[in-house]
Amino acid sequence: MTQGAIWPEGYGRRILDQVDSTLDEAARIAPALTGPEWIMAHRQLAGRARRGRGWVDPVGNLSATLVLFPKEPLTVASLRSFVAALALLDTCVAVSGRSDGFALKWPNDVLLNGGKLAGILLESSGQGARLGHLSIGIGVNLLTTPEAVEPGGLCPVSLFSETGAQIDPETFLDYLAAAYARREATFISQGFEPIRTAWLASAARIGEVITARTGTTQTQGRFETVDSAGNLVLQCAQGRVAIPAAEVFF
Ligand SMILES: O=C(O)CCCC[C@@H]1SC[C@@H]2NC(=O)N[C@@H]21
Repeated sequence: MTQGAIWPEGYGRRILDQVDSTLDEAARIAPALTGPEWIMAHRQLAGRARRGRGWVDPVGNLSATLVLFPKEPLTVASLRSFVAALALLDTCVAVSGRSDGFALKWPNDVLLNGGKLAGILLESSGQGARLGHLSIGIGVNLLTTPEAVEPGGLCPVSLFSETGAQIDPETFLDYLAAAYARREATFISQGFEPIRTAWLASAARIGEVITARTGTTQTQGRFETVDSAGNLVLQCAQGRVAIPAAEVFF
């Protein structure tokens, strides 16, 4: 760690001992909030991951949710999953003091030495394009590597196991909140393009053949890019395919 983190102005901070899920807590308190709020819990009893899976987060790992009230429609606001992934990457580099080994996996996992270090889950309220709140749920294996491995998925790793860096969740959150606020300011002032460019610079397996699975459909192709809408773009036998949502397998 090279320098301390200053909590960003305008963002609230709540630290809970225990909760069902910080995403559930976010949904409960959002109607009473007047601005962005970070919620962190030392223990989640019912943490969840993408595609209906559970998220196991032993004490010492980070479980946090950022609640935002974006003005944009959901399709644009959701691009903040890339903003959050970049902020996570910035934070991991800052607290571990090393930049090698980290990579971003579409849509928004952070990898370290080829294993899964962190995941992001977006949830929102509102009707149609009108967004109420947007929750960005973030789980990072700081200390402990959970045993659960998704079928065909990457092995989980922890920051401690891979780098020896020991950082408590509250301190990590301070760095993450500062990093997020910096990336959010870029997103607000310049749009998605600089975020997309920065994300691609750290993308895992770009140019390689990967598989995207959506329900029963499976698409294999060369990972060409992420487009301006955040879609995964694969060059397949049948041509260029833009995929809005899927689980990616290497
Ligand atoms: O990799 C994934 O599928 C996303 C995992 C997201 C886990 C975090 S932990 C904090 C927040 N609360 C939850 O219940 N889930 C997210």
